[in-house]
Formats: sequence, C-alpha cells, structure tokens
Amino acid sequence: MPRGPGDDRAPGRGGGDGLVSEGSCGADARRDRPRSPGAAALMLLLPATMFHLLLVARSGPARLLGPPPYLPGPEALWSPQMLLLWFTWLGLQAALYLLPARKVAEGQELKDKSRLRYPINGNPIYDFFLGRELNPRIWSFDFKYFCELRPGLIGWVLINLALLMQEAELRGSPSLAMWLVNGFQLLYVGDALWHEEAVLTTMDITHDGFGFMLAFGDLAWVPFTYSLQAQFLLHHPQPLGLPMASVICLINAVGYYIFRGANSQKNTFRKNPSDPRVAGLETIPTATGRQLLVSGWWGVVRHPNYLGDLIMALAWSLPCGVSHLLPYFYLLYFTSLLVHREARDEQQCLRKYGLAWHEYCRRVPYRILPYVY
Ligand SMILES: NC(=O)C1=CN([C@@H]2O[C@H](COP(=O)(O)OP(=O)(O)OC[C@H]3O[C@@H](n4cnc5c(N)ncnc54)[C@H](OP(=O)(O)O)[C@@H]3O)[C@@H](O)[C@H]2O)C=CC1
Ligand SMILES: CC(C)CCC[C@@H](C)[C@H]1CC=C2C3=C(CC[C@@]21C)[C@@]1(C)CC[C@H](O)C[C@@H]1CC3
Repeated sequence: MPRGPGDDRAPGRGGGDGLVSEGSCGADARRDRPRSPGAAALMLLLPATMFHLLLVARSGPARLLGPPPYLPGPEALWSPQMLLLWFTWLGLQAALYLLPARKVAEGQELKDKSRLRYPINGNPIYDFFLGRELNPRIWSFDFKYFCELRPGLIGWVLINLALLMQEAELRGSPSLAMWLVNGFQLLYVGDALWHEEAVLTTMDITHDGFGFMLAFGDLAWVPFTYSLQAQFLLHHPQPLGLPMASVICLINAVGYYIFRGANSQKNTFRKNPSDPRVAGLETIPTATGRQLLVSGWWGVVRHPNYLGDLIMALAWSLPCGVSHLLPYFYLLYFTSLLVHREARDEQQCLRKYGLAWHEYCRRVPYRILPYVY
C-alpha cells in the first residue's frame, strides 16, 4: 500500500513493496532505532517463559525455578476449536473497537507533524459502571440516597432473619453463632438507619455517580453477599461455646465503639466545631476555612472509622469457625474496598486541602491500622 504523507509506519525492507518511500515519511525509522541484540532473545524467551509459568502453575509442586514439570504433546498444543475461539474473541474486540465513539482523541505528534486520531469508546462502559448522574431524582425522590440505605441494608437483615428462622425449623432452634451474626449485623444496619443523615457526607452521595456499581452494590451485592455468614451457618452448623462467643462479642463491641466513636466525632465536628464534645480537640486550619481534626480518633489514624468497621467485619466471620474461607469473603472484600476507598478519599482531600493535608499526613502517618498501614 503506497505510503501517504502522514504515514508514519516503520518502513519495510524496501524495493517494490511500496512500504518504503523516500521523502514523505522522513528518514528511515530503522536508522533511529538502537540495535538491540536482546530483541531476538526476547522473542524466544518471552513465549518460553509464559509457557513455563503456565506449565508450572498447573503442576503439583508448582516449582518456579528448574525445568518445566512436563512438556505437553503436540495434540495438547494445537486445537482448531481454541484457534476459532481466539479469533472470535479478537473479532468481538475489533467490533467493539469499531463501535461509534463518544470521543476521538489525537495521538502524539508524528515526524511529519501530523497526528493520528483514535476512537475512545471505552468511556461509556466506565461511565455506565461509575455512573454520570450525581443526584438522580424524579421530583424529590433521590434514587441514589434511597438505594444507599433502605432496600439493600434492610433487605440484608431480613435475609439474615429468614435464615435464622429456617435454621430454627431445621434444627429446632437457631445456633448461638447464627444469633451472634444476626445480632451484630442488625446493630450495624440499625446504626446506619439511626444515623441516616451521615450518609449525606459519604463520597457515594457527594462524589460518585449513580451507575452500575452503586445500583448493583446497593440492591444486590449488599443483601446477598453481606448475608454470607448467615447463609453459611444454615448449611454448615458451627459449634460455638459461651467463652468464645463472649470473646467474639467483645471484638464486635470494640469495633463498634471505634466505628461509632470516630464517625460521630467527625460528623459532630463537621456540623458544629464549637460543640462541647469536640471543641477541645486539636485541629489544623485549611485554606478552605474548614479544619481537620488531628487529635481524638482522627489523631490515631486517618480513617479510624474504617478500622472499627473492619474489626466488626472480623467479628461477623469468627462465629463461622476457621474451617472454611467463605465466611471470611466479606472481610477480604471489605478490606480491599476500604483500602481503595481510603486512597480515593486521600486524593480528594489532597485536592481540597493541599498543604494542610500534607501536614495532617505528617502528624498522622497511618491510614487505617496504627503502625501498620
Ligand atoms: N459496609 C460497607 O460496605 C461500607 C461501609 N463504609 C463505612 O461508612 C462510613 C463512612 O465512610 P466514607 O463514606 O468512606 O467516608 P468517611 O466517613 O471516612 O469520611 C471521609 C471524609 O471525612 C472528612 N475527613 C477526613 N479526615 C478528617 C479529619 N481529620 N477531620 C475532619 N474531617 C475529616 C473528609 O471530608 P470533608 O473534609 O470534606 O468533610 C473526608 O473526605 C465509614 O465508617 C466506613 O467504614 C464505607 C463503605 C462501605
Ligand atoms: C459491588 C462493588 C464491588 C462494591 C459496591 C460497594 C457498595 C456496596 C458500598 C459502597 C459504599 C457503601 C456504604 C454503605 C453500604 C455499602 C456501600 C453502598 C453504608 C451505607 C453501610 C453502613 C454505614 O454506616 C454507612 C455506609 C456508607 C457507604
């Protein structure tokens, strides 16, 4: 194919193939490229490394260093069906790539000063997931605010209650572990509803759009994933003695004390810094006029409320014993959610408060767990 004026493809071997034309595409790009003998080695080494890793991963010993555990025969390496599947996948991606783009971006300037144009059509997917509309309302009905607390959280404790009643039918009475999980999570949801107004200060309401993540999160993820411990206990009864139950109750109480104490302290301070309950706390002034608490709970770590929430998440899993990982899914998921959330909040606070936030980070160096993270 003849080379056009803006064509910046790396020229081919030259001669009659039309891929190399003097002048219009500027100097032969190959002359600009450093000669790298490693390139040839990498073309052999990279596929071999990936192949070795895949063989080791599916072998028993899974020993990374050393020869591959076995070399599959040619029949395991060639499959017309897999080849068709691979081309189907590529075709699907190409079709998605060719979808009408909401946005067309220009690439970096080329040698001939032109710029290629690229369709950016991944945005609709991102927008759909994170949402565009910050306050989706019909008249006074706020969909995001409604979904954040009511159908999902109340649905969660109703599912828990149904599972507790089902265990009573199945075994004559609910187990102590089921009572604990139901009680802890009822406390958590009741607390959220009691402090409903505090939701208005969360980043979901103030910053995030109402897209798939929050819609699915509120209406499906919360009721059906957050009730996993109760679901597990119905099908896997766990013996739980009073001493261990007492320890677990203490863990949940400590978590709730930190969670509630930190949230109430910050929300009270934000509502009225002169409130006698928070007036004596040390603060850092910011250019926005708002102050940052740097003593009390918010002087221990930068997100003490997350720490309390995570301690409660542990207390919710412990009644399920330690024989299965499933009941600890919520703790694992929630830890990653709060770590990511904390990072997002940090960025937002850094933008809001600038040097004051740097000073806060200097004086309160840990994010969630004292002396750890
Ligand atoms: N169970 C679950 O699935 C989830 C539970 N949660 C819980 O929800 C609760 C709310 O969490 P979240 O919505 O993330 O936000 P937070 O309640 O942690 O609020 C963060 C905001 O608080 C303000 N702030 C931060 N540091 C200070 C300080 N030192 N002094 C004064 N103000 C400060 C900033 O806002 P500004 O300065 O603008 O006021 C910041 O953006 C938490 O307890 C969390 O554990 C959260 C997500 C999921
Ligand atoms: C599906 C995704 C992987 C994750 C979805 C996350 C959502 C389930 C959570 C995002 C922030 C939430 C908050 C709460 C519930 C879970 C979601 C919606 C609370 C209402 C829980 C009770 C607390 O007292 C306040 C929380 C505000 C944030």
